[in-house]
Amino acid sequence: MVFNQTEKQEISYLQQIINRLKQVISHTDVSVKDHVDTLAEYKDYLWSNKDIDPHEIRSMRESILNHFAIGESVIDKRQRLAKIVDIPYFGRIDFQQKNEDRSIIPVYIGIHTFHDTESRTTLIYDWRAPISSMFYDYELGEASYQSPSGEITGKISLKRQYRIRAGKMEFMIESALTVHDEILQKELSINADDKMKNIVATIQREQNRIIRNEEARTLIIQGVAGSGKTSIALHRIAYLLYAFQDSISSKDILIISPNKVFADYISNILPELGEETVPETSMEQILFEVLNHKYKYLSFFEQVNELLTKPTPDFIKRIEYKSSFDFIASLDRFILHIENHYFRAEDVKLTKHITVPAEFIEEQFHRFNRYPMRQRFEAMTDYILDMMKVQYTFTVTTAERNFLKKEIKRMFAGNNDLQVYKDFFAWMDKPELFKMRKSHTLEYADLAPLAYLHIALEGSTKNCVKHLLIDEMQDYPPIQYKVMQKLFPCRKTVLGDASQSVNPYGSSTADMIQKALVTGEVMKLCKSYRSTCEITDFAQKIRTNTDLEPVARHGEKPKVLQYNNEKEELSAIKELIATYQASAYKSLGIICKTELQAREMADKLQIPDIHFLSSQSTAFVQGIIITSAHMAKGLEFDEVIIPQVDGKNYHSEIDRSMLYVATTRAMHRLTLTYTKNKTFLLY
Ligand SMILES: Nc1ncnc2c1ncn2[C@@H]1O[C@H](COP(=O)(O)OP(=O)(O)OP(=O)(O)O)[C@@H](O)[C@H]1O
Repeated sequence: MVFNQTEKQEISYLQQIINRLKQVISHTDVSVKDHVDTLAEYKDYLWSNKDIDPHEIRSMRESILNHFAIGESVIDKRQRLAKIVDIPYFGRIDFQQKNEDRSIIPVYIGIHTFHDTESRTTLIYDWRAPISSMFYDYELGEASYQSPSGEITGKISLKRQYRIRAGKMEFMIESALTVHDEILQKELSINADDKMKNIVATIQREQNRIIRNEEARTLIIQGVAGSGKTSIALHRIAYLLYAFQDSISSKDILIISPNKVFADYISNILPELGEETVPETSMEQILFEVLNHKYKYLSFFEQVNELLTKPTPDFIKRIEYKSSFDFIASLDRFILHIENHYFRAEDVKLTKHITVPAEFIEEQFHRFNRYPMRQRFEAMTDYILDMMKVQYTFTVTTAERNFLKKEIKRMFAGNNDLQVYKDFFAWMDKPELFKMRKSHTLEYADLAPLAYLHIALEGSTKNCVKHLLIDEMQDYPPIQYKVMQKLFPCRKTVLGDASQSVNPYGSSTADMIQKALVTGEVMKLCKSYRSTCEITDFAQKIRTNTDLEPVARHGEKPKVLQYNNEKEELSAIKELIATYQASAYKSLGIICKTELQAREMADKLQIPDIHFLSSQSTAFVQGIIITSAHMAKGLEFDEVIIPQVDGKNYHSEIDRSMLYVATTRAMHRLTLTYTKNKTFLLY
């Protein structure tokens, strides 16, 4: 007999579970109140009995801490339960273990485990529990999963998916009956939110493999546009927090994201999955910190903007060179050169009678080569003085010690990062490849090599990051990965799409990243979920990606509309906006090539409720957004309008990248407009 066979039974079971959940929640309320009351009693007792003996105070202190900890864990449990009352579960498999006399267990799967202590049964399994993996990996029939005690094999005799909202079952689907995944189709046709959605109910097999990969120390995910890379990476973090809860917590994770808007857009996934948000930063911020916030520099946005608006061959050459592996090899050779030639020892007259000979000092510089160069001075001073003490039996004053250390430091010609970096180009006989911009501003491409040199000379401070997540991996050149590897020798998940680079002269493919990090397992995601087939086909014509396989979902064909002049184009865009406003869509992205064009367009449109997103913005908002292709990367909209796709505006390979990024942001509807002649990129 099948447990809860009919839909009617399932509906009444759902109600039963919700009632039980509510009951437990109200018990935990009482329990929390008890703990609060007890803590208050302790406090009163301590206040009114000031002269209690220290033993009693100590034991009370322990009891208070104990009560506090239990109270906190009860609150934590309560929060988790409150979260799942609306959607207790989304799937079920009935599993019977092989070679065991056990009966079939119905495994209901939700965001969190719900273990009923009274009946001692697990009513809901966390989607991350080992047994739940079968829900994603298998259809009916033979199945297996990895339990802590080894592989468990058996048979799945039933598989169901539910759509439950606000505690009500909207529908349920018997997996064996569906030809293709109806629930996935329904999820994909839903309108875009101002925050990324969690996808626990519809994670696909190829995605599940990535989420649950525990072996790879560095996992590099190359995924086509809209393949769920970012979603999967965040679900992977939630999974790792669950699977390794004794050794890793959210504060041990660091996300490197391209900008604040993107960070805001993805910020709700982990809380939705019941985990705390994890620290987030940007590549620029990290490099800037390594360099002690010392330099002014052109930001990555400014670099991309300059490449889009006034690229010069020299600028491109500088970026390309600093993104090559040859450059890294040369830097490494130069670091060796510093080691061998930058320390020029001299005799130091320590006292009237004692001189430390140059050769002896030089010898010590190389003796301590396990330390970064600038960190050797202290150890060298101590060692030299110890040796001298043995030989001459004298005591040194602090002043003499400091003097010796200062002299040793002075003998090293590599105390200034920037000077050393400039020396490198002279040493390479390529001085033209370094250019300081107006008012002592460095180019963005110089930031990482300078940080690399700094770390080689000075070392880096320890951090407690246990898992590093790098999104939009294609935009970071190899030298940046070299720096990250030095700073974060921990596990990593690195993800991106080589086809979506906005940094074409300095981008990295998965293979290059693997080479730079000297490790890494590459996994691919080829199915694209975001856009309709029509939009995906259109984008494929701009940049073909043979790996890409669209999910079968259909919609309107993208439109490319021609106008006689700018004024007509502008009023057409206004009409398109009005059509959007009258539709059920929730988000519209108007994506221009550059930030300046987006700003001008926003001014010209003069439409209230339109939000202009600049590289300085910090939050994503729902509704109508106008922004640059660079800023739009990683985001998605129900509808996208791309204005000014004329031949003058879009004409180069970097423009192609921008156009590709912009088109792949659209989920359901896409329109492009231009005046006079269309860009050749659209043929
Ligand atoms: N298994 C899935 N179930 C439901 N929706 C999914 C699934 N996988 C991906 N999606 C949806 O596809 C869209 C794209 O996901 P996401 O932004 O994570 O992809 P991406 O590969 O990082 O995209 P891009 O590189 O183009 O910015 C999102 O709306 C996401 O919810």
